[in-house]
Amino acid sequence: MRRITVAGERPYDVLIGPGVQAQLGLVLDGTPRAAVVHSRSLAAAAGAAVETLQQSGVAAEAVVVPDGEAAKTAEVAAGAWEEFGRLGLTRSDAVVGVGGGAVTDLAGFLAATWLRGVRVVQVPTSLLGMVDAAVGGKTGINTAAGKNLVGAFHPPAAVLADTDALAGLPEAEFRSGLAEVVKCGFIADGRVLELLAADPSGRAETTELIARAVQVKADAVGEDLYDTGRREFLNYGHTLAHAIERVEDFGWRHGEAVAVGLVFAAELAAAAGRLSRADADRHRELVAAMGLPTSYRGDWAALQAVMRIDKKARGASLRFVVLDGLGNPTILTDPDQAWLDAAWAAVSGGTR
Ligand SMILES: NC(=O)c1ccc[n+]([C@@H]2O[C@H](COP(=O)([O-])OP(=O)(O)OC[C@H]3O[C@@H](n4cnc5c(N)ncnc54)[C@H](O)[C@@H]3O)[C@@H](O)[C@H]2O)c1
Ligand SMILES: O=C(O)C(=O)C[C@@H](O)[C@H](O)[C@H](O)COP(=O)(O)O
Ligand SMILES: [Zn+2]
Repeated sequence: MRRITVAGERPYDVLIGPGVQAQLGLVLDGTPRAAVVHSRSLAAAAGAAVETLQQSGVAAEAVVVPDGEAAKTAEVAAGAWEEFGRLGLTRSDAVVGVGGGAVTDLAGFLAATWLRGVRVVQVPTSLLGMVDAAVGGKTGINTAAGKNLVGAFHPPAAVLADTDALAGLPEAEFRSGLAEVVKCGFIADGRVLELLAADPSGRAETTELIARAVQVKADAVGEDLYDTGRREFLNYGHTLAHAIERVEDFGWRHGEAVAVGLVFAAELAAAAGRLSRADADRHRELVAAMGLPTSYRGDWAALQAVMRIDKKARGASLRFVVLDGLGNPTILTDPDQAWLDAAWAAVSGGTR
């Protein structure tokens, strides 16, 4: 088992390895009641969580929500708050999120808002949830205007990344999670790039890759929970990615949109003279080798309009995370339109 501690006002552990979900009883020992939020597709894992908690004396009950992005809506949140009221969830109690990143984002948001904040323990079951979504305390839901536009910073009390769960995860979802892993390689950890170049499937060294990605995230959020500095670099590739997700009505996998966004950001940095052609090409080649999309055809004007309500935007300024060389992220404010158009041309040429 690997343990990574995330620093902050209330430090917490991320446990990674087979069987770590069984630690749930220990983590919530002495908690009177817990609401286990999950979708139907994760009923077995959630049922095991409920059972473990009950064996530890926690009155645990399941709260079922829709699967995937359909969970991240104001209507679903309102329904879950009703359930919490029915269960009599108080401030001594806790929420447990069992599922992919969409369900852990929702569960975290519910915990942040119920009674103005109760504890949440995240049990991510997708690779993307393990390496990214369940860690760091960004919680939220989508709105008609865009991705994750309503939410709160609410760090979990613990994260149990049980790698046994990955056995049932569809291959496309696993690949989607790898997009956030390679992102960590580009912004901070060259060893991740080496491991993925050697085995683009990510299957040979999965636990090592998870631990390295979680460490990159822990280093950033431990220093900057509220996304005012270093944490923004975790948004590498996300400005275009979130716009794609929005214009596609959240029908694209997050990691697939991030994959295109990474190639776009590299092309933008190359156009701005910050990243070498070889390093930009390395983005495209590695992402493609991993079986992730490197191109997207869509309405450029519509995408640019949506990018303007990205959370990194300030007033009229568009801000992008770009690399000043591999492993050296920085913010590029209001890039020349010609650079944006060049990056768009570079990603809109092929097929998905
Ligand atoms: N809060 C953050 O910091 C953060 C970071 C990255 C991504 N996110 C968010 O996470 C979401 C994406 O997460 P995701 O990629 O996990 O997608 P997801 O939550 O939509 O899950 C994808 C699919 O995989 C299924 N699934 C999950 N675990 C499974 C398992 N073990 N076996 C079988 N099926 C399983 C789910 O039921 C779902 O159908 C997006 O909403 C994104 O915005 C948040
Ligand atoms: O944790 C962060 O900070 C990130 O930017 C990680 C991203 O991978 C993640 O998709 C996050 O939810 C995006 O945050 P947002 O603030 O741009 O919605
Ligand atoms: Zn992301």
